[in-house]
Amino acid sequence: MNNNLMNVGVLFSELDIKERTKIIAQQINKDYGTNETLVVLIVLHGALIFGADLVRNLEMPTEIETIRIKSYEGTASTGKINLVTPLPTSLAGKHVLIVEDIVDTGRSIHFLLNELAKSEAISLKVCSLLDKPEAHEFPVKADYVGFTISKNFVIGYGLDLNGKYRNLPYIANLTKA
Ligand SMILES: O=P(O)(O)OC[C@H]1O[C@H](OP(=O)(O)OP(=O)(O)O)[C@H](O)[C@@H]1O
Ligand code: HPA
Repeated sequence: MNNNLMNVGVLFSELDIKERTKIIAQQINKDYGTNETLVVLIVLHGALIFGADLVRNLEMPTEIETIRIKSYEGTASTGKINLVTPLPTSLAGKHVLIVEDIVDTGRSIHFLLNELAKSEAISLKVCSLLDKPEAHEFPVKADYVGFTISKNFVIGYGLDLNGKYRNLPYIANLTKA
């Protein structure tokens, strides 16, 4: 393990993630078909890597948008969403798929769904690589989920601890040393 990390245990390998991403993309391809354009809204920074891999498995015409929100310090949500970049303004009349790395308390996705409800998108769905149903504090449900996991804090494949470890190609549980 690099970067002076405490104890970690690999939860999903690079291959696990690759295979699961293909399966989610196949479902999305089936649901949307190949005719209509899909706007893939990647929530930065966490979903950068998953979003990039997911879109390369999509078969319909896609447009990529990004948004940057931030609410975590260390392993806990501050309870406040910091909207770092403005909401995309050109979603009216389009199918929009929000791509997240993780739904934990659900605060971030709840916030985004509320904000984007005003966007006049034809449809608004959520795809999250990870979901922690036992940690939800908001009434949210992703339409596409890669893996359902426990409440443990995880890192890697875009997921960070104070900005670090996003580059790990796998997802690992973080446990105190
Ligand atoms: O369901 P929640 O409890 O809101 O947690 C999920 C959010 O937390 C992380 O974002 P973070 O604020 O850490 O910013 P980051 O994407 O830059 O890591 C993650 O990328 C999700 O957006
Ligand atoms: O478990 C997590 N890991 C990394 N970032 C996160 N943001 C919410 N939950 C997590």
